[in-house]
Amino acid sequence: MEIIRTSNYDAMSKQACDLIIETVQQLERPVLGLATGSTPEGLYQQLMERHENGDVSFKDVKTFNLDEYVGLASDDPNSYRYYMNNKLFHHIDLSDDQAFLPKGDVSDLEQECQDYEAMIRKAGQVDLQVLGLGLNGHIGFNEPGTSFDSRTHVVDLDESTRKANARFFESMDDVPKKAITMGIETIMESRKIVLLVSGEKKADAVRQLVNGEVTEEFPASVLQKHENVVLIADEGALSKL
Ligand SMILES: N[C@@H]1[C@@H](O)[C@H](O)[C@@H](COP(=O)(O)O)O[C@@H]1O
Repeated sequence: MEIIRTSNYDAMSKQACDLIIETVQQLERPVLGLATGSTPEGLYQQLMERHENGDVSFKDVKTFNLDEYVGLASDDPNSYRYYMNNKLFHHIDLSDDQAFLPKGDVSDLEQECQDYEAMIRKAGQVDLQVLGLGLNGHIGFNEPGTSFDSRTHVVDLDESTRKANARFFESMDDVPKKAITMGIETIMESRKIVLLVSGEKKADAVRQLVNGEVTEEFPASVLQKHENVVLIADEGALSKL
């Protein structure tokens, strides 16, 4: 695992932005895997700015997000579709039919999981996947105990994850209990993975990710087995290595 140490959050976001632009410019039909949460917000801001400056076009890009809450419609301000539209998609030259997220408000969730897998395959797999890191080691919404063989699936969210994400909702009761997420095996099929981590509160998780045992009890540890992972993290996140 390559580790890029940055002085702060903005520098982390800039490094990630440069990597994504490089990928988009190198490939004919780039497929990006994208993440939500607070961590990639700076990256999306930088991508928007670079697009505005004419440095990058997304016209041949396809994107697949990692996950979506079950039960939230795409126009719900807490859905990940809304987040992506608002923070990136609607500010760049990427139309809705180039940008995919699992749909959390369909009646047949199992079918949706299979369809999502099929769409990723049809697009030719993810070239570069952006990941954030949950405090408990989750990637996407793959909570501790998820099989490393998992494909896109419906998950019950950990109480700790619901609490960590409650800041975006009016009350804890409003935080969904389920989500659809790409599985660990799905994520591991990406050709390159860029993991972004910022802040001291993730330092223990980063230590476990880099130096700990590879175990399903800490999902992100599986990344030690991927041949092309770049961890871009700031001083705080790397403070316990
Ligand atoms: N499902 C998302 C993940 O994709 C994200 O990477 C993680 C960390 O979030 P944050 O970046 O806000 O710390 O938790 C969320 O629950």
